[in-house]
Amino acid sequence: MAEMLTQLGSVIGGLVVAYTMFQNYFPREISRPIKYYFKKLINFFYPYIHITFPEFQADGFQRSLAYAAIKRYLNAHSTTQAKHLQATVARDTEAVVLTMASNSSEEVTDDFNGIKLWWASRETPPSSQTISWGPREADKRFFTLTFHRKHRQLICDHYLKHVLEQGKAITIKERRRKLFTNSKGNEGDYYGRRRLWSEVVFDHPATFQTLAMDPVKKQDIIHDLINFSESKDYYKSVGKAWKRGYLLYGPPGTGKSTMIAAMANLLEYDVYDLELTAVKDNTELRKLLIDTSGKSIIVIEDIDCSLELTGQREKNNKDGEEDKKKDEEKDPVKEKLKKMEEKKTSEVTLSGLLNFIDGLWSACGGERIIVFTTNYVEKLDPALIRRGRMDQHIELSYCGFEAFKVLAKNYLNFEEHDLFERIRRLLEETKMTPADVAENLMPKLRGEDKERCLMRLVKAIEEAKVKAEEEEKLKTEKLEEEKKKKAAEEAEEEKKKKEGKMKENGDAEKANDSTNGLVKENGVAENCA
Ligand SMILES: Nc1ncnc2c1ncn2[C@@H]1O[C@H](COP(=O)(O)OP(=O)(O)OP(=O)(O)O)[C@@H](O)[C@H]1O
Ligand SMILES: [Mg+2]
Repeated sequence: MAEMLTQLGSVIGGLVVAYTMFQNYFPREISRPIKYYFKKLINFFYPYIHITFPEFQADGFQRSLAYAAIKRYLNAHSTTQAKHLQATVARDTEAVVLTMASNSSEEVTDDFNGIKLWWASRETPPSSQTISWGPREADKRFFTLTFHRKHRQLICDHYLKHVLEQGKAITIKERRRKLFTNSKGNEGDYYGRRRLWSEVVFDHPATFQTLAMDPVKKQDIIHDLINFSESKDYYKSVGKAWKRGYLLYGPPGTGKSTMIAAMANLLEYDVYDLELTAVKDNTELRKLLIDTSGKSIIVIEDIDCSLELTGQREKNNKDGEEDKKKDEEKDPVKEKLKKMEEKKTSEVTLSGLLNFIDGLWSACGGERIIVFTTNYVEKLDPALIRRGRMDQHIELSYCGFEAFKVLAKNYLNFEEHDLFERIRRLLEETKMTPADVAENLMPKLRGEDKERCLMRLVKAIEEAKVKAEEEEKLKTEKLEEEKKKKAAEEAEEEKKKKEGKMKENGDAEKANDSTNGLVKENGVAENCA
């Protein structure tokens, strides 16, 4: 062994001496081409291929998506294989991410269809003290992939695609979902670029399980959503953009916003809450659309009060509107809508919005759900909600018995109770929103008796019933009164008309009489003559 080491040492020593002599005694003009061809010769026999994936793209500012995806993909392998690991908390998750440490001469092996590959994480050492606006030299990290050249085709065509897809899927699974919103005065970021969307972590607890509505209808919606999210190839095969529109309509407090949160939680999508009144014009609307990511729900709440989308019809109905005004003043919801309408300054047009949902731009990104909510579906332009734009029209209505059972289970953990039958009958006769039912079921004090909560609900529905009956009675009385008033007015008018006619007739008769008298007088005079 010692002899072998001595021999190896002398061989290496000989090579170093030979290389120094080569450097010193061969002129540069000769040594350069020799080196070049020597490298080529080595490359010719060297059987491996290396691919590098730098952390930053060529511009030096933007992080490479491939690097991020590979990092996530390698996590699983590195935690089991590598001995030097780096722990970081990813920006959009709370989880600790373990990656193999850069420059640790550590390699992680991977297996793809029986082919062995090696991944390593490297770092470029800082070459000199330079001032750079980009990332520091030492921060220039990259991954290298090494594999045998005979597998080149398979690796380039399939393995890399597989790694990127897996990495992206892990990123999506691990990320914290976001709730984005646009606003008028969005300030620029650090580099002065204006950000179209501002975001917060989306943490809404609503799920379809806690959503109170008819169970059959609920299952249909869940199936529809899941089917959509798994139909990428189907949409491609039928030549349709991978998006779906849902119109949620119904009175306030029936769970429209809650359902959007449940949708986002079911599909693990981000939510983009689009405030249309803050969008300057159609161009900005398009920019906002392009700036959304895939796997997202774009929401426009209260679409009927967001824009002058009903302008044409409203103008035609102007006369009828005067009559409605008095009722609206008393209705707080309508007052709210009126105030919102007054604030409208957006130049977004109906055609701009139609293009947003269904135009050429709507196809970029893919896997998007667009949701409109409204309290007044009849106010919307039919073009806006036709199938293809809003594929599913879902009505969320007053609380039925099935919906109540879900709320009773959620809030009180009651599946059965003696009072249920009474509540069923009361709910059939009374209109009460799930929001009101939920509010009554919720214990007001810590540890409040559940029976008491249920009784409170019964009382509330009974009161609502009495109130509704009284209102109905008042309404009928008012209608009767108005009818009577109208009849009296009509009778008065008729009377006036008749009197007018009679007066006219009387005057005419008088005039006739006087002309007849004159004729008579003239006749007498003539006869005398
Ligand atoms: N169907 C429902 N299932 C469970 N909870 C509901 C349901 N509807 C309403 N709620 C409760 O009532 C509250 C208000 O509901 P939500 O905001 O979803 O109503 P909405 O239909 O969006 O009303 P609006 O038209 O005024 O926007 C929610 O916080 C939720 O707790
Ligand atoms: Mg809402």
